[in-house]
Amino acid sequence: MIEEKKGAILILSGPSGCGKSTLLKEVYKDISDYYFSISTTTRAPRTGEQNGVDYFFVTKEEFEKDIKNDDFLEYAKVHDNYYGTSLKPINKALEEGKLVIFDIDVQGHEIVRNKLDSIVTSVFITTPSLKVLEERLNARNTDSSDIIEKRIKNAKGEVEFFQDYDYLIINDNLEIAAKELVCIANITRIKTKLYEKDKIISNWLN
Ligand SMILES: Nc1ncnc2c1ncn2[C@@H]1O[C@H](COP(=O)(O)OP(=O)(O)OP(=O)(O)O)[C@@H](O)[C@H]1O
Ligand SMILES: Nc1nc2c(ncn2[C@@H]2O[C@H](COP(=O)(O)O)[C@@H](O)[C@H]2O)c(=O)[nH]1
Repeated sequence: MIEEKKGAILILSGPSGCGKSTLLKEVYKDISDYYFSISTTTRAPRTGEQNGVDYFFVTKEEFEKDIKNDDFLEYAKVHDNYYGTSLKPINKALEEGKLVIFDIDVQGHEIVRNKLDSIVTSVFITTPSLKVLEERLNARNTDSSDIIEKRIKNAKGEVEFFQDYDYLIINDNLEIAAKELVCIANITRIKTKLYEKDKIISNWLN
């Protein structure tokens, strides 16, 4: 178990195309003092994606070297590519008291929840239906039909994991879903007061 930190963790998971990145962009307008965990991946960048902003894009060899060096807090194979979270920046952000936001899959959620001793809140995001998910993936127009097919197939398995999460957001109306996520982010931050419970009790008694 890694030592307890002052910050808190907010994990977002959900099938590809449910709107995690879109929702986060909305939420960032209304929260502060957060740190988004930029993952490392062997997936090829989509048009418009920037190295070091959306992901750190690396080769399979580079990723495997990071695994050997024990650099990852967690990593997983998702839709045939490797994705991983580097531990160092997460520890730094937690020490600084930040709300650390992860966009990771259901395997990563399980690991982070059990490995870090910080306050963790998890949110599963989905669409109102599989049909809507398929429409969004097609409309996004960033992936080939083979890749979309694979992601739809995997979504059917991923959705069953929503019960392992603290909250479920059905991203139908973007504005409503973003408001729900802002509430959850705020509650997660408020929970960090619990780190100080000994200090609070002793101040209260004196
Ligand atoms: N509430 C919404 N209503 C309609 N369209 C939406 C909504 N939320 C997101 N979208 C659209 O759905 C598509 C997928 O969204 P986004 O890329 O944010 O999904 P994602 O969950 O981050 O996907 P991935 O895991 O593949 O990165 C985008 O084209 C986005 O504009
Ligand atoms: N376990 C991890 N999963 C991750 C990480 N970074 C992203 N992801 C998840 O992968 C899929 C696909 O993402 P995409 O950008 O290719 O559409 C999605 O579910 C992400 O949440 C990670 O570091 N670890």
